Amino acid sequence: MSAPNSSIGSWQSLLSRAMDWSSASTDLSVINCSFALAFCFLAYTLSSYNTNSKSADRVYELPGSSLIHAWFFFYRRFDFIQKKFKESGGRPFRFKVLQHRIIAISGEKARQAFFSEATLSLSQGYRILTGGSPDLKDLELERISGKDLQREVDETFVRKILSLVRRDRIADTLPSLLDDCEQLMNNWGIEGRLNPFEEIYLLVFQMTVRMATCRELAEDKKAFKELANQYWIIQNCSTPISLLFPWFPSPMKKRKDKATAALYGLLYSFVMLRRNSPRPSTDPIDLLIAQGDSDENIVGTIMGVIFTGVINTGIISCWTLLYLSSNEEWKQKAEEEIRTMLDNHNLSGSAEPLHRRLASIPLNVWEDELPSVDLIIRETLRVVGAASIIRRNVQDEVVVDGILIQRGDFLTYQVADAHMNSAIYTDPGKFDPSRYLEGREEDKKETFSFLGWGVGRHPCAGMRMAKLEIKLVLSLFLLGYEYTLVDKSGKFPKTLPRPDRNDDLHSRPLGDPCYLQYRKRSEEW
Ligand code: HEM
Repeated sequence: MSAPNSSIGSWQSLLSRAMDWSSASTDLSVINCSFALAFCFLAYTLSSYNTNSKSADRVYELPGSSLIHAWFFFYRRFDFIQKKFKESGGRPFRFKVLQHRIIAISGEKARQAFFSEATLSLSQGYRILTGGSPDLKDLELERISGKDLQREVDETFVRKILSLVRRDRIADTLPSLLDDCEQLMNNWGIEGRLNPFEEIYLLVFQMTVRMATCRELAEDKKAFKELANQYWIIQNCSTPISLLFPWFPSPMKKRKDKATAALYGLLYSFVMLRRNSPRPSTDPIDLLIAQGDSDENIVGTIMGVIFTGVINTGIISCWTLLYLSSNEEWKQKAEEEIRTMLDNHNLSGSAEPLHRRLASIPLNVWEDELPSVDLIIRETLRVVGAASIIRRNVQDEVVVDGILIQRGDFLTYQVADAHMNSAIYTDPGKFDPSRYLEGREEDKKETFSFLGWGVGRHPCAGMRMAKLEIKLVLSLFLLGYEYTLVDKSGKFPKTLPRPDRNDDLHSRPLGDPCYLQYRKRSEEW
């Protein structure tokens, strides 16, 4: 996801946190450690220059300090991986991030194995990106217990997510999602300028809270604001230092711990509220209570959905609007398609406001009758999604594309290797949804050429919910407003926005911020 500094990229860090929380191992515990220890650790890592450069296999060993590699891996991962592939002449390469060994791979065969191999763990992989610092001891524990504990945690978490985003649940919640968006959009007034990475995110945040918690929280403006505040503090405190040295008691780390505790406490209070309610509802918290989950696990699952959902769906919603703002042909197609859907299926009277008319359209119509919008979302995912996906070998040695991967090793695959590959996609940097149409079908050229929703063993569990949310935002915005892309001086920008591939969390545009200048349309049509 930051999946793709990109959506998959952001997704990585968020899902990982979700996994931690879902297994009730929140990062609330502050590890007490002295500066002396920090210096010892630093000295150790600085001294660990790679000594294994005479490897017999075809993997290039990166020369240099593991601390420097670690720094660039956390700080500018996209550039680091790209640059090192150039240095290795396109060969897979190996380096260390502190005590962990990471192997970067590329190409179709490697990609196929990476996404299909059962011994490569997704959640163990992502933990390294969020300061979870997985330890070989974790793997030993699993071996001793005789079963694959990590996979059990993963599967339980995915099952819980799937139970929350069931088709019937989404269909029932659809009108409330549109009401939520309408309320927030009313604050925009008749015309103005908005930063999509703030205002559109907020719409997605509100919808995600509705989909993952309960009516009381989704409709409590004060609690919602508090939730959003703490969430952003946690996100903004995830600096390379805090990820590299998660035990280091920096001010950022303390802020993050405080915000995590506050977020946890807030969600916990709503779990209690629902648990003590005499009348169970069909809201997600009640659903999890009915499944017999402990309070801690319920909070963990909710945090998982919020952290996984908001960033990725937010990023893709923003970029879809940005790309359409400079592509009149596809903007028109999307508008016409949504309007036709509205004309054909709107059950409520035409005097109703737009969001009510959209709310009366059945879920299957949203899913099946917007083919151009589907292509637009797919192309946005491809262009924005370029970050590195991580796995860890949690079982015995395994061979991936001819490379021996030891137990405990990490593997990384950069999504750009497929999404920005000119042998697969013509002019890959160009936003062009028609590349998927019959006759071209560029995404079918190689195995797993399109990775936007995950492939192989770990397809995205929240895709249905995410796609619908993006379509709701697009419909409300395209039909409700006229809009143009502007820079801070109010003019159409000289260069079109491009995602910052090293902004793992948000995929914001490179350079100056850009805005959407909007004017509300009359609802007469
Ligand atoms: C536009 C929004 C989203 C995008 C682009 C996206 C993308 C992805 C990708 C690329 C993967 C595979 C990652 C890998 O192979 O390492 C994935 C997996 C996953 N996603 Fe999403 N995702 C989105 C929204 C969501 C939402 C809203 C949820 C939760 C409700 C969610 C839950 C998950 C889970 C649980 C997995 C792991 C599945 C497994 O391990 O089997 N995603 N997603």
